[in-house]
Amino acid sequence: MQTKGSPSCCCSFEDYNLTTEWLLNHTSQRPKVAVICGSGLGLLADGAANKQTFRYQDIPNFPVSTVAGHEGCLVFGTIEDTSCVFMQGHFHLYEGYSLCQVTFPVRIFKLMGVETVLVTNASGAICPDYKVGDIMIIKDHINLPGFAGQHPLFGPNDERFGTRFPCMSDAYSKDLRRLAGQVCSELGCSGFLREGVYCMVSGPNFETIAEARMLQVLGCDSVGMSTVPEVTVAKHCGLRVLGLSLITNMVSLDYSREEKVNHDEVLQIGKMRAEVLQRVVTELISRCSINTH
Ligand SMILES: O=P(O)(O)O[C@H]1O[C@H](CO)[C@@H](O)[C@H]1O
Ligand SMILES: Nc1nc2[nH]cnc2c(=O)[nH]1
Repeated sequence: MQTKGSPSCCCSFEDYNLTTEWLLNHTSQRPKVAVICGSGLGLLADGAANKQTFRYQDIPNFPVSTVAGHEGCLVFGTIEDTSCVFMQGHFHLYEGYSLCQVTFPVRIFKLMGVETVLVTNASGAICPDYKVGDIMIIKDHINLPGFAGQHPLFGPNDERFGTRFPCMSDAYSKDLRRLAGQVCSELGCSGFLREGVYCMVSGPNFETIAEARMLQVLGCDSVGMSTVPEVTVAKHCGLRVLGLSLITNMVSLDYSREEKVNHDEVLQIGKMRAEVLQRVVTELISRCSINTH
């Protein structure tokens, strides 16, 4: 595999196969659902039984996590009868990884037989009606780095994964969004449930006020530094996707606002909502293969 920073795909089909074979040889789990845990949300794996954990550094070709709140472990387990895999920590462009490396695990999941990916993240609210602690079902996204040529599908297209020009107008499964709404309301989360548009920026700095205002004009409800590459690659290879974003802070849209966002605050809100999010994710997994397709 090539090193960090490559503008187009730096992983060959053989790289993906080698990692997939290694995992299939080291676990008897055959996951159908993958959960990608965002900043401070690694506890989502706690709802699984029969857990088997691998550190990213021990998995061939796997990138390693370099950001606080990302444990860097791949956890296999079961929820009711569903075999799943949890990524405790995902990868970001701002860490210096290429988007091919950022999305590497998604194609591994595809090759392992996963059908559904549940992506979670922490994001800042652009929509002024939102509140810290809200859970936003991602309805759609804006791929800002993609507009600037930072796209995970840049380079020769590998037809074994998907088509050259994938459709993205239905990236987030309508059925899964409906199910997530139902589950959240059954679990008493309706009061802090939202549905909106997530925008990815490259980071690592948080937004200036002028940038935040621009994102608001563009129709973004929240902003973060992840998720869109994984969702794009998942959709490209035919996986069903659900995205849940935890609103960890209000993005400043006003020069008179004194509060300053920082990563510790982001992680703290993650902890505050971890338990409820874990119940939502566990319930969703136990129902998603039965109720939707
Ligand atoms: O998207 P995740 O990784 O959940 O985390 C978000 O929070 C971090 C900044 O606090 C950034 O990594 C941003 O993307
Ligand atoms: N870009 C960005 N990412 C975040 N992740 C969590 N909060 C924020 C935010 O306000 N901006």
